[in-house]
Amino acid sequence: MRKDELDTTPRPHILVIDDEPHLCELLAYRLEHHGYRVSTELSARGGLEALEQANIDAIILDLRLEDADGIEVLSEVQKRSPDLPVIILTAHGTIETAVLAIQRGAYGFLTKPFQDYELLQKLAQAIESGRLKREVAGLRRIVGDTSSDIRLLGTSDNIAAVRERIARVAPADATVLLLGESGTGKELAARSLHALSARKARPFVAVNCGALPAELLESELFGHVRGAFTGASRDKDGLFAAARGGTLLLDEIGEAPAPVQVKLLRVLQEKRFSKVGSATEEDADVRIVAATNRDLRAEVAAGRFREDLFYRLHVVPIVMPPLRERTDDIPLLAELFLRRAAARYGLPEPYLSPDAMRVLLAHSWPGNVRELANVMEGAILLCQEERIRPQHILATLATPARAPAPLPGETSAETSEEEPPSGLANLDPEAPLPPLRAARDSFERAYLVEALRRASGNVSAAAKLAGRNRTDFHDLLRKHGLSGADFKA
Ligand SMILES: Nc1ncnc2c1ncn2[C@@H]1O[C@H](COP(=O)(O)OP(=O)(O)OP(=O)(O)O)[C@@H](O)[C@H]1O
Repeated sequence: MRKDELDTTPRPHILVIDDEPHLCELLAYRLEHHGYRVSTELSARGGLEALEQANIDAIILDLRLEDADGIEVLSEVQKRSPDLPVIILTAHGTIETAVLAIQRGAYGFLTKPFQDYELLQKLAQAIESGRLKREVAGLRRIVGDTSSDIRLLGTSDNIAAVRERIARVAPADATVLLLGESGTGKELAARSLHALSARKARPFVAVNCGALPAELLESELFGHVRGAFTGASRDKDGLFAAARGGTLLLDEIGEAPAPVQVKLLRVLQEKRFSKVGSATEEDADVRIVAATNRDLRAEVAAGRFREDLFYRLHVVPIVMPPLRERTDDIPLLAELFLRRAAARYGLPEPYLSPDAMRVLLAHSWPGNVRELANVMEGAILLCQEERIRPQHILATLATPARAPAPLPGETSAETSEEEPPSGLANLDPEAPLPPLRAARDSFERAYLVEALRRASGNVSAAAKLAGRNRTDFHDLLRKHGLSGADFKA
């Protein structure tokens, strides 16, 4: 196992399991160049041992190993670390095995030879997905009752109007199109629709239409019959069958490949579908909910999205308001996420100082409710005292806060009671330490924010300040969901 014991920089740790030494070397070289920490193992046994010893963020696994079947290794990894994302490496002509791996829970696959950008993109997505899975799993454990997970919380008129619309359309079987920026709660809205419908006892299934190439997505959605393509050795049901009687969320519908758009149009028109490679039609007894953060009309105008499919989906559109348009909800949501994060980490629940609340209210929340949840989690880890101050918030904010306004009924004297925000993590030597990885991530993010702020959003200048090349710096920004544009003027 290659180890880099002296390295303490906050880099995601990738484990590569592949029996080709040359490929291992190459992957390690490429990934390290892009800021990852890499361990390589040539055997399944070594890989599983490495998993026990190190804190791994993602695995790149070749399905053909000398000492084991890759699918078995995948199962073993999942038994040990169910939320750890695994990217499968396949050779041409083994797509069936890759599909099987994805059905068994692999995050995605890459066909050799692959381009650097494909690998880097997939890896960044896989790491983020692992993080979210852990977050969701944490929430489930705490909340226990999943019904309270699916409520769209908030008292603002905007969110109340969305809840009312959902309640009104849920009992009907009409197709619903959820529109809104990332993190505004589209998936949560889809779950609410399902829970309030007559289909609630049946499955709710979500699929990301932008994550798979067309053929694989088709097979995922509709299933396939034996012999439908090379390696299809038996019949397989798809997600339309899995969601039978329930609700199917077609997430990121704006990114669905053109051939899949054609097939979906047919299902919406005829309520019937057939498996890939089969002429036999089956009933599509599912309620379709689609979601996108893209401007679908613009996608239609640009010729990237079928107009006829757009109209079929646009039966009941529901627009999820961005958080900056419902700031009334910020205090309630902030408290909720603080409570959940405190419970997840077994920490006492701090309260939000008025100045910290002012910072929350002044922020523009480009990442919406998801960003607020992440910021509250970061703040609680940095805080280590009984109240959350502005610097705990500022250190975890992805984009700079605007100048905070006084809270209603407060005098400006109360503002001066707080220390000036430092913008960087400030660890108290007396308090218990947060987990290293969380502290590193928070610091890295705060550092990037500060660099972008000083460079007024000019990425090249910020990269220079940070002593990194532009590509690496871009990767870091992507990892933290940051954009130079948010820091301009
Ligand atoms: N009104 C709300 N009340 C409570 N939690 C919310 C609310 N809105 C969003 N969330 C939480 O915020 C996070 C992001 O929500 P969700 O995944 O539904 O957003 P999305 O719009 O589907 O995002 P994306 O477009 O990136 O997929 C989730 O953890 C969700 O539970």
